[in-house]
Amino acid sequence: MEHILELVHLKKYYGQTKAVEDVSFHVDAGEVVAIIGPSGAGKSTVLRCINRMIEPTGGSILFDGQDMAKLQKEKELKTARRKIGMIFQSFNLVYRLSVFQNVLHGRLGYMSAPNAVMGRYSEEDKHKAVQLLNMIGLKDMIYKKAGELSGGQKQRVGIARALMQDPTLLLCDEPIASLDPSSSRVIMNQIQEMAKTRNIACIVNLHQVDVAMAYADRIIGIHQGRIVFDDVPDKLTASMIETIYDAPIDKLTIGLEEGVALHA
Ligand SMILES: Nc1ncnc2c1ncn2[C@@H]1O[C@H](COP(=O)(O)OP(=O)(O)OP(=O)(O)O)[C@@H](O)[C@H]1O
Repeated sequence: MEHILELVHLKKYYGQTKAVEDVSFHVDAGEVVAIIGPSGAGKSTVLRCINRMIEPTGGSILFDGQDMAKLQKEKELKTARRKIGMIFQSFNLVYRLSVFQNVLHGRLGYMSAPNAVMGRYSEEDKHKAVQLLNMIGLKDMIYKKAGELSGGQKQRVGIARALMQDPTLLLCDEPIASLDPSSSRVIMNQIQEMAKTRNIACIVNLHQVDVAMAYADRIIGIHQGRIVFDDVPDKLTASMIETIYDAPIDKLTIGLEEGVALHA
């Protein structure tokens, strides 16, 4: 089976700083892959190189039959990015606009420049936005300003906006870092369900090892820009966690809850 995404020897240097060094992995349809690692390990850089929010220094990003790293023209990049949804830690909504308008923004990549500027969405898009808001339980808030929502609700709008793109790949950059444990579970459940029911490949950067173990099909551990672990959650041992985080396990805060179950 062809992978939805395949990174081959991805590199990103900032001057002398080797943020990402020789990262290769793949993600399949319907698979949830969590990337874990300490602060500064390179998780965000890997994720943002995939859709070229950050320009990679080297390597290939094979997605949808082409190498994203090689796309030069803005139009080609825009077309490729349509199928890549993104969910951010800080939600990245337009707070003065309604929930509905924020969700509709997911269609901008499919629209002509004049229609996008004028906000001329098709009836089909509007219908789809309502359906998605219904699905994520926010239909009653459709005309509320996005800035008036709770953190968990904002992130649900972020998910609906990403789904408006009909993505085959979803990049989630620390989607629960600003949320309490209960909202975090709601969001991770939705991401997992979306991957499974819509067959979307999801990459999720996480700080919480217990969340990665609970929700991911596969975990990738990054240390100083290099992959040191890529396997199923059951294979993630306590000693491997110490390697990834370069610290003794009792000194690490690695979960939403106390008493995280780890494999010795
Ligand atoms: N714009 C930049 N200019 C210079 N160095 C950068 C830049 N962005 C990131 N870096 C460096 O690249 C490395 C990887 O950063 P990155 O943000 O990808 O890590 P991370 O694992 O996502 O960290 P966190 O969990 O804190 O978000 C770090 O050493 C960081 O200081």
